[in-house]
Amino acid sequence: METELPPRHPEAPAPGTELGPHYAKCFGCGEQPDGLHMRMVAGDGLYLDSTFKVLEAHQGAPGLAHGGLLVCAFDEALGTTAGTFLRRPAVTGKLDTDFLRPVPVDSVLHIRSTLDGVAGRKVYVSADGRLDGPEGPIAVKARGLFVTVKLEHFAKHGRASDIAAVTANPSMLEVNP
Ligand SMILES: CCCCCCCCCCCCCCCC(=O)SCCNC(=O)CCNC(=O)[C@H](O)C(C)(C)COP(=O)(O)OP(=O)(O)OC[C@H]1O[C@@H](n2cnc3c(N)ncnc32)[C@H](O)[C@@H]1OP(=O)(O)O
Repeated sequence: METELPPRHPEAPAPGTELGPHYAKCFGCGEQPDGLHMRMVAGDGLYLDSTFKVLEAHQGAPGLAHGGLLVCAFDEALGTTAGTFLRRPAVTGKLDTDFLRPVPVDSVLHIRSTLDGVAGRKVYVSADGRLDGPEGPIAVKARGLFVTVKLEHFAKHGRASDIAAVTANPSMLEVNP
């Protein structure tokens, strides 16, 4: 199947809009105490600009970010990129990451994530993470394949108590404006 560049969904947030968390309990963008607390702003094309400040709890080696948590930040940025510009939820199928430089605690990773194309339900996305500024050196690069799913995917597979909680309080699922 051929890959196409989709149009920006007409209901995608306007360029410059800061996105709210897609789920209050999300480790990447929600309110988890040791979560990544990522902030994301819609770009004027098919891209998002995100920031992730590396905190004490995110260490893998002394003073350095854990690689798995860096992958988490990219998973979040790439999944949100797919979901925001297509206005459909998409889950990670595959995620490739290149670690080019160590990322110290207290640094801020600036991630630009771009929707590169779609082929049926497959969504191709990629991102660069730069250290301490949008023009800083690239520390991490990632490419992902996400697969769009219906909302039933979450209802079918999610833990029943959490599904019940969001059903009772849909504002927990404040999907990006
Ligand atoms: C309402 C509006 C909202 C708007 C705003 C939303 C914002 C929303 C933000 C969310 C932000 C989340 C950020 C964190 C994102 C996670 O962390 S998601 C959690 C981690 N991922 C998962 O749990 C996924 C687990 N895997 C699965 O559930 C299933 O394997 C999948 C991925 C749904 C695919 O299963 P399926 O539906 O049966 O589809 P299937 O036919 O197998 O695959 C479809 C196509 O994808 C391909 N594919 C699937 N997996 C792979 C793979 N690993 N490698 C290569 N190709 C693959 C297949 O080959 C197939 O290709 P074609 O045949 O069409 O060419």
